[in-house]
Amino acid sequence: MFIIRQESHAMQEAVSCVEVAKHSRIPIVINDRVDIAMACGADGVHLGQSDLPARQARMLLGSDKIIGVSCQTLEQVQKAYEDGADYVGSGAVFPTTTKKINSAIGLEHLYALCRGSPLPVVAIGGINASNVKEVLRERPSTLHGVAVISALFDQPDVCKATQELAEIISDVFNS
Ligand SMILES: Cc1ncc(COP(=O)(O)OP(=O)(O)O)c(N)n1
Ligand SMILES: Cc1nc(C(=O)O)sc1CCOP(=O)(O)O
Repeated sequence: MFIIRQESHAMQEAVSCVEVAKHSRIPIVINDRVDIAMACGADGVHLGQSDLPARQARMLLGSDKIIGVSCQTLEQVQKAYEDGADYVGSGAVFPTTTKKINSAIGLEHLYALCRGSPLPVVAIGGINASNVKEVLRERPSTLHGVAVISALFDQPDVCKATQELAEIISDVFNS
């Protein structure tokens, strides 16, 4: 799944991504903006704690669209579940320079969230090819995957970095 985070030219970017993705089976989710997700026919939306609540997003988007919510506590996870979210994004697991964060939650906190979560959890923040095995070392059944930015887009060859990371992850899930 791709999450489109572009703030400027958001609509233009989103329409192009949705168009390209029609020819693949990769869902396109828009960060924060339910209006843009609806207007461009994206597969869903990812919402932070200060964005539109998932309950309202669900009413607007209907039952078929994907809704993810960023959560750092079990209370937030429970609310996201009750509001009709499909998954939660939890982080930042490790320090990251991609986004300003207060502090990293660390692996033990991530696993505790996963253990208490009725929803699939996607770990985010500071995850890359050298630490992804460590993130997936314990695999509570709700830990469904990782989300990355710099691990791919700060690399000289994005395709190669994507293939390498995907290989490491599928090795872990198939082991
Ligand atoms: C999988 C996943 N998790 C967390 C985020 C961050 O979204 P958000 O909390 O909305 O933070 P900002 O978008 O305001 O930086 C995400 N996009 N995806
Ligand atoms: C977009 C985002 N959200 C986070 C959160 O904690 O909710 S951390 C983060 C940045 C992820 O980038 P990288 O893979 O380069 O660390």
